[in-house]
Amino acid sequence: MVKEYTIAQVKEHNSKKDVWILIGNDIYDVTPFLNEHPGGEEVLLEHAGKNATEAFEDVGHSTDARERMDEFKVGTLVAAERTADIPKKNTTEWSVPAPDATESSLKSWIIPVAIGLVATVAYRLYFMS
Ligand code: HEM
Repeated sequence: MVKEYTIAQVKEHNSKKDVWILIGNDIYDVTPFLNEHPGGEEVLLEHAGKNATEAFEDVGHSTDARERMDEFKVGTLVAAERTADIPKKNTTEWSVPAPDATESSLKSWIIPVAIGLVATVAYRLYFMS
């Protein structure tokens, strides 16, 4: 079972020897990671006992970094304090509007047929009269 803590409990772990941070609804004890963090210990200390979700996402941490986080996870927030609205990974989603199938297929044959008709009429008018 994952342990559950309140935001107030996370706040208590805010000294240099005991650093908990909140990312999303998950709580991490990054004390053993301070020296190792490629982004430096400062940024982690700045967020000791606090919610670091936005800062963490702003950096655009790699999937490798996200996998490493599991090592440090000590628990999650109690259900009552969880946020549903967790910023997603820093990735941009692209979408192309789906073309309207009926419209485009209609256009694709009407134009050539119209050109053909005009050409036929013109040909008849000029050369067959
Ligand atoms: C358990 C939590 C964390 C883990 C496991 C972690 C891991 C890492 C790793 C592996 C990198 C190297 C680059 C990459 O792979 O993306 C990195 C870079 C960095 N991290 Fe973290 N990090 C954590 C929390 C945080 C937090 C809370 C902040 C900010 C408040 C932060 C700020 C940074 C910065 C500024 C860099 C440097 C980015 C660069 O030089 O391009 N990290 N982190």
